[in-house]
Formats: sequence, structure tokens, C-alpha cells
Amino acid sequence: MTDPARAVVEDPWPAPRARGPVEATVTLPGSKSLTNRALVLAAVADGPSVVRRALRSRDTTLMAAALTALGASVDTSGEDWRVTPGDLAGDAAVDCGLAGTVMRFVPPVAGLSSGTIAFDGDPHMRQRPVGEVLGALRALGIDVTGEALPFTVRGTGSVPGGTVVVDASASSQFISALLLAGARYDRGVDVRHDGKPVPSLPHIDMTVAMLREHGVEVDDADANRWAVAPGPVRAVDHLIEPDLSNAAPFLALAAVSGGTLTVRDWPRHTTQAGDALRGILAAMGCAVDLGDAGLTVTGPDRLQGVDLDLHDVGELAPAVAALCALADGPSHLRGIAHIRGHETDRLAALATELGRLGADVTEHPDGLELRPAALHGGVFRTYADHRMAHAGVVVGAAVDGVLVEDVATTAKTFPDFAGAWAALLG
Ligand SMILES: O=C(O)C1=C[C@@H](OP(=O)(O)O)[C@@H](O)[C@H](O)C1
Ligand SMILES: C=C(OP(=O)(O)O)C(=O)O
Repeated sequence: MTDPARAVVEDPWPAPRARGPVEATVTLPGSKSLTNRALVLAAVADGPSVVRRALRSRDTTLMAAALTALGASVDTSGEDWRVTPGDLAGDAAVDCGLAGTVMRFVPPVAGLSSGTIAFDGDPHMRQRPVGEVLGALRALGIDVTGEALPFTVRGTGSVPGGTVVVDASASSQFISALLLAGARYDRGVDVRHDGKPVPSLPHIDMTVAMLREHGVEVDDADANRWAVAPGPVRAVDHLIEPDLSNAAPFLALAAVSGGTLTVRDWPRHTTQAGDALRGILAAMGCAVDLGDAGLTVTGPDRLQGVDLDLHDVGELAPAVAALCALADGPSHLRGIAHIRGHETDRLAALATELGRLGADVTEHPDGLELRPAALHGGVFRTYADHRMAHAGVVVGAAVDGVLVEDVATTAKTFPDFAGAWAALLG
């Protein structure tokens, strides 16, 4: 399959430097996690629906294409995407790209089709974990061949369902995947986790909340158990919130420049894990205010180091690590062994690339320690990881001569990120 993010990069991007306090208000594109859940739920629903202000990025267009391959009709021509469920009787191929949500959320839907569905993706996607999901689908009565990409799902038009035990310590997406389509299985699904603690729990809460919006009965009263009752998934329209995790580099810009940045339309109540940025930035010394204009962050004179457990919000680690590398005091980021299985091994990548720019970093099995050091320019490699690019540009805003390799990899979740970033820094 094609892998645009891995193209050889001749010209790394000179990350623009903040020459003074950045003062700006930004409107961010929609949430990847909300958009891709809304698309899956729409495809298994009992009628047509609309995903308003859908994020248009590589991960979400791959999801739309995957669901189309499975027989749904997804009209992505406007800002609001119209989804009409449909039955698939033939064979199909699904390109997962580097999208965890496509690789994990679509196979449980493929089990409901009546065809042979072949899954593959970018070269690195073959390394990312999915075997627990595939094993669970087999236990629920689906014919699945393979333990990782490439793998094949043979649907028979219905899935028995039932109780299944998985070890979701590598990714919360294993649980979300089994819940999203579970109501359409004959006996529903009763998913139990057995293993080290599940990371990114807010993302499972997001899945449960959205299922309930669709009229699906979910029992999550006990820790490490989620039961979805069999029944129809009601068609409902969704309005997608801005992507709060992708707000991280923008808010970080206020933090490192001593400026003030407002992200418009920041929800007062949300299931997005990225909302944790408010507490994280406050702990680093920023002034944080959630008001009618949105979320406003003002950077301090001196950025403080932090000791944080990011187990629930691992996807924020790259931008937070970049801030810690620029802080005045030592930092320890813990609880994030699972991010070694993200778009790249993020702990190794951050230790290597921040270290290359002069940061004093120690890599631990489950985190990073960073101590104050004088950073300098150089090439910051991104390993086809959008959030590595976010880390690189944050350092580049504060340090002369940082060149970010393959900044276009940000297209995974953010259209024209480099353009939006450059516009802020003039
Ligand atoms: O369900 C989701 O939308 C996500 C869950 C999390 O995955 P992990 O549990 O693998 O960290 C998160 O990091 C990812 O960016 C999006
Ligand atoms: C881990 C991430 O993505 P994915 O949905 O591909 O797992 C991420 O966006 O940080």
C-alpha cells in the first residue's frame, strides 16, 4: 500500500521562530477520535445521518474509504459528511494507513458483512498491536486470519457475539473497537480486560458516551468490564468538537513565547482526553482560562518543570515533552510505556530527537526524564509521526535553526498544519 508519510525528505522544514510573545486566536479542525467514532456508528446505524464539521484528514478519509468499501455510502464532499448504511456482499480491501482507529475499529464491522475483507496499511502499521482484537473477534464467532497486518476478516452477515477477555494494556482502542459494533452482534458483547492497567481510559468513556447517544445500552459499572446489549444503533447526527489533543502545540506556543493564545469553541464539557491540557499547562506555570471566547492560555516568564503521570493522555506526551525540554526545572513524564506502540516508539523517538537538539533526556521503560539544558538547532526527525512533528515545531519556536523533517506527516490528523503554524509566527 502507498505510504506518503514515509517519502524521502530532501528539504526539512525550517520551523518558524517566535520573535516575541505570540498573541493569537485560532480555530482548530475537528477531533479525529470523535469523527472516526461518529463514522463507524453511522455506518452500523438504522438509518442515514450526518457528521457535522467532520475532520478532513488522512485518518478520517481512510475511515470513510474503509466504511465505503464495506458497503456504506459516505458523502465527504462538504463540511458535513452524510453517511448511509449499506450491506456488503462482495469482497473488499481496507487501507489502514497509520490510523489505529481504522485498524482496530473496522474489523469488528467487517465481521457483519458477507464478504472477504483484506486489511493492510503503511509499513510501520504492520508493527502496531492488533492481535488482541483479532483474537477477541475469533472468540465472538468471526473468521479472522492473521495476528497483525496484513490480516483477513471473512464475514457471514451476522456475528454470534458474547463474552470475551482481552488484555488491553497496549491500547484502549482494543476495547473501543469491540464496543462500537457490539450492539449489532446477536448476543451483544461483554468485554473484560485482564492485564496491566488499560491506558487512555477517557477514550473508552468517549466510546461509551457516544454509544449511549445512539440509544445503545452499555453497562460500565464495574472496573475493567464493559457490556453492550444487543439492539439497534439509532441513527443520530453528531457535531464534531475541535481536536483538543491537536491544540497542544498551539497552546504550547503561548507557553514558550510568553504570549496569549485562544482556541475557539473549546467545549465546557467534553469526553476528549485533550481537555487535560488545561491542568498540565497550569502546572507548568501558565495562566489558563476557559471562557466564552474559548480556552485562553498565557505563558509564564519561566516555564516550570513537571512530574506527571500521562497514562490517561499519552497522546499529549510529545508536545508536553517538548515543553519540558524548554522548562527551567526538571521534569518526569511517567506511565506511558504504551506510547512505544503509537505511530512510532515515541519514548525512543523523543529521547533521540530532543537529545539531538541538546536536551538532557533519560529514557525509562515507561517514560522520560528531562533536565534543563541549552538547546541548539539541528534536524528533528519525525518517523512518520504527526505528534513528533508537533514536538519539533514547538522546540523550533523557541530555538534558532530547528529543521523539522517531513512536516507533511501532520496531515494524519490536521490539514495544512504547517500553513496554520506559519501563519501564527508570520
Ligand atoms: O480511541 C481513540 O480515538 C484513541 C485512543 C488512544 O489510543 P491508545 O489507547 O492506543 O493510547 C489515543 O492515544 C489515540 O490517539 C486515539
Ligand atoms: C496514537 C495516536 O493515533 P492512532 O489513532 O493512530 O492510535 C495519536 O494520534 O496520537
